[in-house]
Amino acid sequence: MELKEYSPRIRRGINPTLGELLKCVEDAQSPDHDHHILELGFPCSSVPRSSYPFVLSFTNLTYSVKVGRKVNLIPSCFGAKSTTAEVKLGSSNANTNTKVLLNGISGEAREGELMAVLGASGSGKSTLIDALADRIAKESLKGSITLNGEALDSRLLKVISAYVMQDDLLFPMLTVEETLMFSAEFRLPRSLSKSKKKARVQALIDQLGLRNAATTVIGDEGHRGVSGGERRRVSIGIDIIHDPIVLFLDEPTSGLDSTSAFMVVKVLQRIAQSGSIVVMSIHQPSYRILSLLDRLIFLSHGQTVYGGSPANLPVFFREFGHPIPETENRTEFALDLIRELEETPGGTKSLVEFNKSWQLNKNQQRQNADPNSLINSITRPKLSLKDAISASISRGKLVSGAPNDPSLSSSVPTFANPFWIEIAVISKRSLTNSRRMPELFGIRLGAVLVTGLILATMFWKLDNSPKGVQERLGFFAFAMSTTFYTCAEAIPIFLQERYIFMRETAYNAYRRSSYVLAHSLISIPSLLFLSLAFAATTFWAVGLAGGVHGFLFFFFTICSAFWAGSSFVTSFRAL
Ligand SMILES: Nc1ncnc2c1ncn2[C@@H]1O[C@H](COP(=O)(O)OP(=O)(O)OP(=O)(O)O)[C@@H](O)[C@H]1O
Repeated sequence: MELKEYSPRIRRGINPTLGELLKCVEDAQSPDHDHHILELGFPCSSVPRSSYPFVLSFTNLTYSVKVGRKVNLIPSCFGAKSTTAEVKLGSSNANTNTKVLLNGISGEAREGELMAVLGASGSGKSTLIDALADRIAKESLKGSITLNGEALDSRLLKVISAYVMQDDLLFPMLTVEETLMFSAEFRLPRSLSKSKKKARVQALIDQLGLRNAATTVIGDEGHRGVSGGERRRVSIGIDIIHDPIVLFLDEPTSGLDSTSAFMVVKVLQRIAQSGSIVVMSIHQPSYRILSLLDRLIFLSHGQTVYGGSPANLPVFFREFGHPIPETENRTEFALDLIRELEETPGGTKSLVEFNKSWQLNKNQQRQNADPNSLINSITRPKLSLKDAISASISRGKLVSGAPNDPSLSSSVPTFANPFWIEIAVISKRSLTNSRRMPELFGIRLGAVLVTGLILATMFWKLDNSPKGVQERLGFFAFAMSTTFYTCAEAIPIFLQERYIFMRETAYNAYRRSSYVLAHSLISIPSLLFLSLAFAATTFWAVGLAGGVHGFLFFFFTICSAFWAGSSFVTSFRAL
């Protein structure tokens, strides 16, 4: 397929933008063939697959946080001990200590490979994943993170990557297929037709091995639904609907039995092999899972104690003087040894030092064995990150927004769809979910009707005397606060939806005031109905419904009370 058919810029020989490329991908992807090679007609099209694989490198990552010093009520002369876990790094502020969460971590993750971060609880696995995914404050993170040797712009990373959280925040009454379809409508650009979105969802269902569960509801405590492993794969599916180039996952196998965990990692391997970099943290992988991993980083108190392939683990520990017994699981042995060393007075310092010298040695050996590799890496023409991304898109990756600016990073849109499309998709999903849980809605409706009637009995048959007018004002104040507290009952659901929403609109979306407002809107359909039901009941019972003005006044009072309440809660939580 000729790209020039689509873009006048390309016809003029100008490098295509991400948007133009995406348009080509969109037009070229047939519903039944989601990933195929396009003839782009510009230099990067001649790049064979994996000739220039993506390489995510991180060097000397150091991250520390300031923690308040504990107020010690017992003076040291009475035997009070200072805390040893917190490392004091000469902080200028006498009231704060600095806790080092990552200490000089370096490594490399490659396209087509699965990289796993291992370590005991609290060793810094999630912190490392967060640092790589640009989810922690840049000012406090030292070191460099590059993709194909180029520093990564935050916005670009957001578009080409995905982050899968540990918790599955899904709507219980939607089926697997519907959940992924809503994600497609939300995350894929409007310019992509519905049939292509459906095709992407179907391809994803197959990729995730969810064909048999496609029409099953997600479920929750009260409704039977998909299994834990399937649930986790749906969570992954939501985040990879746009087929990201880099995928970060925080403990994707936690809480799963070994078979489900293996299936999840197998799916991740498939995703990596489709041309993505996959970086995840994992607790004690089984022997079978270990066989799927390509690179490991073991952490202990934020420091690297091993970095390399699983195959090199036995040699590493043998040379360190602690050979792994044949019958033992390698990672279990390594993690147990690290824990034992952590409990010794010297800690894991010896292992950290040994790892550093071992890595140097390995690099030296590699260079001696193949001196040409260094020369090749210097003399071989390198593909810029922009071209590498373009080539990846041409292979069908990254179904995302369509910008128009020539410069790639500045043209990357933060959000695939405009604000109002997102609101429409989320409201539709929210209503579908509520419709399938009528009992819950019925109970809440009953509760507001009864509350309305009880309130009305206190203001029964008001007259038109000054006292009656005063009582009416009291009634409105009372009704407003009752409405607010009735709405407060829905706050847990409201907040949960907000977290799902946050994830879907990328990590920092909640900082945008419009999104705070937008979220207030999302919960409105059901709550507004409840408020109106409450208003109608009290009106009818009190006998105030005499005039249209009275009704409108009451209606707007109720709406603004609800609006103020929900916006306040959202804004407060977003701080
Ligand atoms: N903002 C913070 N302030 C102080 N300490 C923090 C902060 N964030 C994380 N920590 C600490 O940093 C350490 C590493 O946390 P992290 O969540 O990365 O560990 P982890 O290896 O992922 O643990 P787990 O496997 O239990 O999830 C922990 O001791 C944690 O308490």
